[in-house]
Amino acid sequence: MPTNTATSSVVAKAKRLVAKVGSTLVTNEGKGIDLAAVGQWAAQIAALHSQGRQVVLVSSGAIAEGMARLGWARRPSTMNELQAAAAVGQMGLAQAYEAAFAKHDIRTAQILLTHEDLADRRRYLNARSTLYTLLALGVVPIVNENDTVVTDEIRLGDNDTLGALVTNLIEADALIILTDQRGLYSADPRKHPEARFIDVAQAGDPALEAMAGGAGSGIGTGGMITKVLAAKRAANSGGHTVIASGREPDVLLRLARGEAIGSELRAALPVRSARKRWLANHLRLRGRVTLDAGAVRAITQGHKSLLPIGVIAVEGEFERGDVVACVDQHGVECGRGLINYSANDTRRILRQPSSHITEILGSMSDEELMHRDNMVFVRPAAAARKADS
Ligand SMILES: Nc1ncnc2c1ncn2[C@@H]1O[C@H](COP(=O)(O)OP(=O)(O)O)[C@@H](O)[C@H]1O
Ligand SMILES: N[C@@H](CCC(=O)OP(=O)(O)O)C(=O)O
Repeated sequence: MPTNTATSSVVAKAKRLVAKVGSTLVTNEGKGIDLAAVGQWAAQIAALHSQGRQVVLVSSGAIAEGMARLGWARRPSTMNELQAAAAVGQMGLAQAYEAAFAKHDIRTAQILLTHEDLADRRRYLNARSTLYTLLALGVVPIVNENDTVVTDEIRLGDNDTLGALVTNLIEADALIILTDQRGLYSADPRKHPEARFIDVAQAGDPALEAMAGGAGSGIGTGGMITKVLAAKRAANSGGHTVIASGREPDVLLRLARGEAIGSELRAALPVRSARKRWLANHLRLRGRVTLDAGAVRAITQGHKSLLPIGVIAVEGEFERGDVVACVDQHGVECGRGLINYSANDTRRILRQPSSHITEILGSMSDEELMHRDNMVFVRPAAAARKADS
């Protein structure tokens, strides 16, 4: 069995793991589900289970497998055809994983998620409890995006992002992204064979995004950039990411033994509470409020609640409880949070002291527009600098 001498504790110490396998690997570059590979991942995950670790598998490949089953040589361009292919292919994925894990006496569960499931706090909490329950039962959840119900505007589109969101959701210690390359290189190795291999880096380092700029294999959708961004997102909950080759024999087991394989993108950020992480991870916001310079300073430097008096403009249509961005007068986001008033009511009370809310609206639910406990502050230094200028 291959080994190398370099060691790493990132996966070795992990009790809860998310492993993500891309379309290229799962479907053997689009030829159809690679049953041998699926069998090897199942055997490795079974071994990790026996070590007392919990594993969630995020698997792509529904569209590629659907295309293979339908005899389509070219990826369709319409959303309906992609959704039809995903619906056909997801059956193949479910069958393959169920059969492979059954050989190790392990049950699997299919979890199909959409962005909306993770954006709505109640649905997010439901998804989290279901996953925790499955893990406690010793089941391996197999996650994919619910491609058949999502539209272009709201689909995540790549499962690297989904893998990171699941890592945050269940507070996994590590996210292992298996792909068709050894890991991250300083440039796309398909076009630049001289590119340098990156063995360790800090998740969120902007230099990595420049390295990973190119598109993917043509079968997968994300390429390397979505993997690098996924590592940055996973780091929000303290999750370390390893990007490694899924063709490396026993890759999951060797990582768990402490072998340094692939590119390790380490989390270094201070870990936020689960609620604040959920806010920070929101991909699409319902609207935004523009703050005057004093309000920007109050929220970014003083970490104060946002009061209506500091708001000078409102964009979008939102309801009480929606997640809304706070921007400065240059349009730079300086925070976001759960808003206590609808867009219409916010328009009526902006620039007003909170003591006038009852008179204007007929009643007052809260004196703050956003409470500091329900806010996260984005790029405080940059936002505050601009507010001062
Ligand atoms: N800096 C880079 N390092 C490694 N691979 C890169 C880089 N930039 C782009 N790529 C491309 O990203 C591809 C992997 O992404 P993708 O095809 O979406 O895989 P998956 O289906 O596993 O998600 C690689 O085959 C490679 O061509
Ligand atoms: N949900 C899609 C996955 C999208 C996709 O191609 O992702 P990836 O291969 O991880 O870049 C599917 O199952 O086909």
